[in-house]
Amino acid sequence: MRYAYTVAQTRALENATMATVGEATLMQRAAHGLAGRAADLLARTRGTVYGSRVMIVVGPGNNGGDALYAGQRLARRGCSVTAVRALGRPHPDGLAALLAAGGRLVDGGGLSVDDLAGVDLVVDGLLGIGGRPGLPADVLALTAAATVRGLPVLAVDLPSGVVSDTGQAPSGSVHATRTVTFGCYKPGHLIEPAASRCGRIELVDIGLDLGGTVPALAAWDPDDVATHWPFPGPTSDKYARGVVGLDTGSDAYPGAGVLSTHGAVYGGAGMVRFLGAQRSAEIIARDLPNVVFGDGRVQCWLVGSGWGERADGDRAVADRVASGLPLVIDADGLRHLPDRLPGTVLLTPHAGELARLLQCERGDVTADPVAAVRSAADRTGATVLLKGATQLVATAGTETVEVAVPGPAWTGQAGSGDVLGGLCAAVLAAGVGARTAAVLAASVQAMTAARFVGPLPPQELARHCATVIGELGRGPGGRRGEHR
Ligand SMILES: NC(=O)C1=CN([C@@H]2O[C@H](COP(=O)(O)OP(=O)(O)OC[C@H]3O[C@@H](n4cnc5c(N)ncnc54)[C@H](O)[C@@H]3O)[C@@H](O)[C@H]2O)[C@@H](O)CC1
Ligand SMILES: Nc1ncnc2c1ncn2[C@@H]1O[C@H](COP(=O)(O)OP(=O)(O)O)[C@@H](O)[C@H]1O
Ligand SMILES: [K+]
Repeated sequence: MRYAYTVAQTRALENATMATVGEATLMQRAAHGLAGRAADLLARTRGTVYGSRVMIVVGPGNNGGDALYAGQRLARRGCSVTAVRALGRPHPDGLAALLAAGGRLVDGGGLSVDDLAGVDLVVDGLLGIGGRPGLPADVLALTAAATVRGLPVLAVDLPSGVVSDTGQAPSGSVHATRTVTFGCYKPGHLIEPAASRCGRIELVDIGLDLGGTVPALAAWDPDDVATHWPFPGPTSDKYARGVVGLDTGSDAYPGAGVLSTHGAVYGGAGMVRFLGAQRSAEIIARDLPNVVFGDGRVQCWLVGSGWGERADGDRAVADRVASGLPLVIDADGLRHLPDRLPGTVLLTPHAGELARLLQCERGDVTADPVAAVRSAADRTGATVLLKGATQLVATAGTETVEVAVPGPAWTGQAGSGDVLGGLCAAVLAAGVGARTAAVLAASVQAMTAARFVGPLPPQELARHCATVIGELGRGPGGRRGEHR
């Protein structure tokens, strides 16, 4: 699990540490870690650190200060270090240290891309957590040219231009090969589109005490998924694995009923009971003979996928809420929400559906998805899974938002959401709480798309989910996860 902290939290944590060790010490720790990672990168790409040419692009704040002090260390190790003044006045003490170690300073204004010739590494020390969107055009041209030439670009703390708290990456943000961050991860490291601008991220310990601060985000990795997945134990029967009841699909959209059923079956439900559209039922009866039809025991409901317009939608949702069972409300079911829901109910909107729920524009959701998903959870009382390139889960009254394991964009296709609804229901039916179930299901779908890369239709990816879950169960985390 990786935890991320907002700019305000990071500054408070840094201030608390600086109160005991002093500001200069913190920056020296950051610079030490940064220089070490830069040297590793040079050793790997060039074979040697000594004699390397390093260009450091610096801005006016402490981010540039980190970069300049790291430059001082690299210069002492025999690198030829040039600092480019790209924005404002560089950190005075950091610059003095670099110059004293034999580095030089040039003005960014007069530079052209030809000045990148012979450079082995570009260090982006323009802006860190104090950055605002909008880099000058000449700075953008220089860093973009470095990326185009295939030069390694090492971002200090964050690729400049990205928004630390929201994960936005305005066009022209730096595209780093690697990012070295200090003390803690920031949301921008974990949320798309900024996350993809970071390259590999390395965390340098600068002695922050994270203990008393509730993180803004908790990002899961595959081992966490293996640890929490509800694998059946030796004596599990179908009811221990759980019965999923589905009211999904419509005569207009029968496929959604079929796909959500695939999600529940291949997500590991002990029994799947389909009570949705007749046209869906006919296909399911042919393709999935293990599915049952007609009333009977249910341990978790999934409603809404592929409903389209449904005159009795309010009643259909209200009845399932009244059952008190775990419940997933997807897609068109989200048009029929009561004012208040319990946290055991899981809503699975994409950005457009969440915008409708919050009565705002889709752009408002994508501009700050963490705030949007939190707000939806607080307003409805339910647990909310926001789908998209980054899948976020929020529960009312809980500050930390969970981030599912990411996967490739191949998942972004019609029908994937229906499968995901079924996966969520399968995990809920096994007795896992809504928040954890949502992260597990979203992660497994993404991990499956990563393991079977390509334009596979959602029903095929659903089948492969079973393979990925099986593989998770064989790993060390999986054995720990055996639950009954
Ligand atoms: N505070 C600390 O104790 C530590 C800070 N560290 C480093 O310091 C960074 C934060 O330092 P700062 O708070 O100085 O912030 P930054 O270094 O990110 O830069 C802030 C400065 O840039 C200007 N600026 C922001 N966006 C701009 C834009 N688009 N165009 C032009 N100018 C812009 C601001 O007006 C301000 O002067 C971290 O990201 C990290 O790299 C590390 O040294 C660790 C310790
Ligand atoms: N860029 C992306 N990268 C990875 N996964 C994505 C991306 N875009 C969408 N997804 C995932 O694809 C699925 C699409 O769901 P949804 O939009 O509800 O589709 P539908 O309703 O047509 O089934 C969700 O699981 C979502 O998280
Ligand atoms: K930076």
